[in-house]
Amino acid sequence: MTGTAKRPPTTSAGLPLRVEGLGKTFRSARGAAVRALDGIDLTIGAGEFVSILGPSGCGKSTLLAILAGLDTATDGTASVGGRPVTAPLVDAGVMFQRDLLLDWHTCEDNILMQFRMRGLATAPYRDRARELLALVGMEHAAQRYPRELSGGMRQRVAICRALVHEPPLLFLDEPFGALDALTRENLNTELAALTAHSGATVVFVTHGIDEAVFLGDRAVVMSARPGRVIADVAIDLPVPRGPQVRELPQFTAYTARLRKLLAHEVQAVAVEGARS
Ligand SMILES: Nc1ncnc2c1ncn2[C@@H]1O[C@H](COP(=O)(O)OP(=O)(O)OP(=O)(O)O)[C@@H](O)[C@H]1O
Repeated sequence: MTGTAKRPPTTSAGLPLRVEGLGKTFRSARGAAVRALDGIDLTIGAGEFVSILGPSGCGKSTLLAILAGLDTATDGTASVGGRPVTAPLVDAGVMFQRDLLLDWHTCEDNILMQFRMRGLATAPYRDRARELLALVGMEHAAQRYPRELSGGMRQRVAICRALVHEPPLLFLDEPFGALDALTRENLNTELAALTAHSGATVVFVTHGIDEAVFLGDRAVVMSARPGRVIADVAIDLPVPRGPQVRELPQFTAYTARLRKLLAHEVQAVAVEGARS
């Protein structure tokens, strides 16, 4: 079931990820146990792009947080490059639905924050920041402030910030969830090109079936809470992926298959909600 990475040669090596028997139980404010994840087994190869789909509340963000070392598992293990994840992975790139750009810094300085945070001089990386901005059509925005930009433009800057330090791992949690459909498709194309070039291993949480297929080497589908892996689908579509990929019959076949799997789980959430 597991696919192999079909990306072109890369400039830097991604790191493999492995999750075994992973589970997570939260305590609710009232003290009740909330089982968010259960028995997750997942192996992600170096340089693979894996999309994670699942109904709301099934534990996708929790899984991502554990992989990134921002939260801990209740049971099981997560490892990166063969080493257990025990602390936040400082070299990883992360991106969320909220772009978290700092409004009092220019776009270029927001991107260079990756180096400032690590106590490094920013001057040697200015060219790289500008190159990345140019790659996403934002060279004109280097000296502008995030508050002057649209949501799509801000997310383009956030992509540059996530990639500028050439991270071996990229964790993306619904980064385009708040954008209109066309902007989202354009950003998908740009992200596909950037991540193929960077060689990073990518874990991409999304509710968007189309973008999960468009971007992923694999699409992993999770069950309703507690989240388990119910399908792991290799996406065998040509690379590099451009907009024409969406016109292929195989693209439609993958999205239809995933929609069916998800519809079943979303219904399970609705039934559970009606009972409680
Ligand atoms: N800190 C916490 N304390 C208690 N429960 C939590 C906590 N964080 C998450 N949960 C619960 O764990 C479950 C999984 O949450 P999570 O945010 O990982 O789901 P998700 O699949 O990312 O959801 P969505 O798609 O809506 O963003 C949910 O039921 C959520 O309410």
